[in-house]
Amino acid sequence: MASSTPKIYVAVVGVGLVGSEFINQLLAIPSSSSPFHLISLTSTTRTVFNHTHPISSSSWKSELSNSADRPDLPKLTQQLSALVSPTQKVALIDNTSSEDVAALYPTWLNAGISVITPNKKAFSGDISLYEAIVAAASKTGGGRFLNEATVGAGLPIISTLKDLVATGDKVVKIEGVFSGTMSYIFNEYSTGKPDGPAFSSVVKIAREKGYTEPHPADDLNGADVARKLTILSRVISATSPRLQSFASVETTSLIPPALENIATGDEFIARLPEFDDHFQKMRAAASSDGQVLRFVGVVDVASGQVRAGLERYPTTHPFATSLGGSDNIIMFHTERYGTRPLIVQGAGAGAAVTAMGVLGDLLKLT
Ligand SMILES: NC(=O)C1=CN([C@@H]2O[C@H](COP(=O)(O)OP(=O)(O)OC[C@H]3O[C@@H](n4cnc5c(N)ncnc54)[C@H](OP(=O)(O)O)[C@@H]3O)[C@@H](O)[C@H]2O)C=CC1
Ligand SMILES: N[C@@H](CC=O)C(=O)O
Ligand code: NA
Repeated sequence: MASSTPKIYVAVVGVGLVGSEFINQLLAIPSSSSPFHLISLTSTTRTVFNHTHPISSSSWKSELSNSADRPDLPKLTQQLSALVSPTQKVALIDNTSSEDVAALYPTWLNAGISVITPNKKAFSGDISLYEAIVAAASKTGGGRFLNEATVGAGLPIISTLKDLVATGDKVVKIEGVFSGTMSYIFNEYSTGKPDGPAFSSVVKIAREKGYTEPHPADDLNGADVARKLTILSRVISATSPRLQSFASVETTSLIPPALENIATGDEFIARLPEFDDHFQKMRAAASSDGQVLRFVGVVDVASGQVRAGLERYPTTHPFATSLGGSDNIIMFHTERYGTRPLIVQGAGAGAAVTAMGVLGDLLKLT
């Protein structure tokens, strides 16, 4: 980076698992060579803003927790907008899963502030918000919108699909394992044997490893995969009439009705053991047929079908033999990749690989 080029001002909203790891990865870049100044942090209870004395690696947590200032996103919007100029770039990193924060993206983008996020709500929600974001990000002087980490964490899923579409390839079908949580759960739980660890114990570990959504129900009810499929569908066809929102995805929930409206993730995990027998029966039935259970998603462009659900595969299938940990495996079937699909595989959840995807997007601004 030329020394005369001003450093990019970075503001972070959300300092949870991914947010904290992102900050640590950002601040691990030596300040002498870093193209970024971290000038603001916002949690649900505190905020700091200081563009003259950027936040440093050793102090960020105490600086935030010791701040007397309460979060005020409208004020932050004014502060960041005032810094934007033809020579000064500003980026806001949304590391929350908040719909309220996502609703502010068009405001920030129209002010010339770039928005980078792993938050899936905006690009999978109401088509009006999606279109407002696309319009704001495409106008002259608008900020850039980058969301690679919304699908497959740091895996190059969205960038690969964008390149396929932009170079004129025709997508026929996208299929695979899109949830790191569900991949881990079924890689561990359904191995082809008729028994093994209790379902609830595997879900608990997935949460402890940081794979799940803030509320694990959003993984187990298929909503997280449905959101990802909607995001990909909209890359293929910007305002697909078939996909007004992720709610139109055919989704099979794994959540027993009695657990559908549990308020907190802790309560949900505490009650899940009540249904271990239910899941044991599913595992044993698949095993007796020489099969394993895998939670998969499909975008079938020809039929317009988009669905997320639990499927059975032979123990010899790649989904049974080649996945481990929180692996995602995404298969792009296109005209150019017709006989043999383009496949992207790797960890699809976890703080480090997600934060990498967010920081990788931020580096695209340099
Ligand atoms: N974990 C993973 O592997 C992946 C996660 N993602 C996405 O990354 C995002 C963050 O996930 P993760 O870090 O795991 O979740 P966490 O729950 O650990 O972090 C979310 C943070 O956002 C904070 N927050 C919520 N609303 C606001 C707000 N209005 N202002 C400021 N802070 C707010 C929460 O604060 P509080 O705790 O006080 O509510 C929490 O600290 C989600 O959108 C998730 O879908 C994407 C890919 C992979
Ligand atoms: N909870 C999600 C996080 C990444 O998108 C998953 O398990 O894939
Ligand atoms: Na990705």
